[in-house]
Amino acid sequence: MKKWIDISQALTNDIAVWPGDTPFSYVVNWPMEQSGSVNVGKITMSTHTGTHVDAPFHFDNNGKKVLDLDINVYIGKARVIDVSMFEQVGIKELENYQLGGVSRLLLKLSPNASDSEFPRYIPYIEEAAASYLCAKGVQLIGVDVPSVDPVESKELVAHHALFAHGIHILENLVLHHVKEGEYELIALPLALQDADGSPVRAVLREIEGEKSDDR
Ligand SMILES: Nc1ccccc1C(=O)C[C@H](N)C(=O)O
Ligand SMILES: [Zn+2]
Ligand SMILES: [Zn+2]
Repeated sequence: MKKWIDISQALTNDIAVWPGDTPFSYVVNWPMEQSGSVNVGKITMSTHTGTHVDAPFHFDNNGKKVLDLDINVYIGKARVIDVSMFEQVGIKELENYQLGGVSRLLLKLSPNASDSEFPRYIPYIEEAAASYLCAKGVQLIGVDVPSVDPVESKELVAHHALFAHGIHILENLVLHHVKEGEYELIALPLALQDADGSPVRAVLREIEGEKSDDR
């Protein structure tokens, strides 16, 4: 069996955050010299830093919180496709792929995404893609950029449309070392009761013997 590979951004003190959002920081807040026995750290971060899931409460005051999310969505078979040749991903672009029966879809949108620099421009998902993907059976969409909507968007139409169609959102994946194909995915959010989002450790394992390029 193939090995699990990491598709998460490393949470370092210089990781890129959404413009204006809380910088990430990890410090040893209670060092061994003071506690007498152990180092104890303290993390300060936005819930949307690094590889993370969005809960609907992020963009809807009445939306589900992280602890209400179905964990089954974040574990299981996933398809990785390369859509980095497109500036936005809508039905026309998705029609180039065979997505029937795909329940988790990870999109390679940005081949040169960097963990330490917030992108100036990001490709985005079109609103109409939501119903198209829902009809294919997709429950989770993952992207290697900080948002499924354009950075300057206030309406967040793709976020709303995706969740309205039962499609959960995973952002800031690292996929440049991953080729198109069939994988198993684990990307569990923390059990954060009231939260609008949660960091995840996202990992993939290739499923051998499945055709990877069936475009
Ligand atoms: N942190 C922010 C601060 C202000 C405005 C948007 C964001 C976001 O995080 C949006 C992005 N779509 C996200 O879910 O990560
Ligand atoms: Zn987010
Ligand atoms: Zn988002």
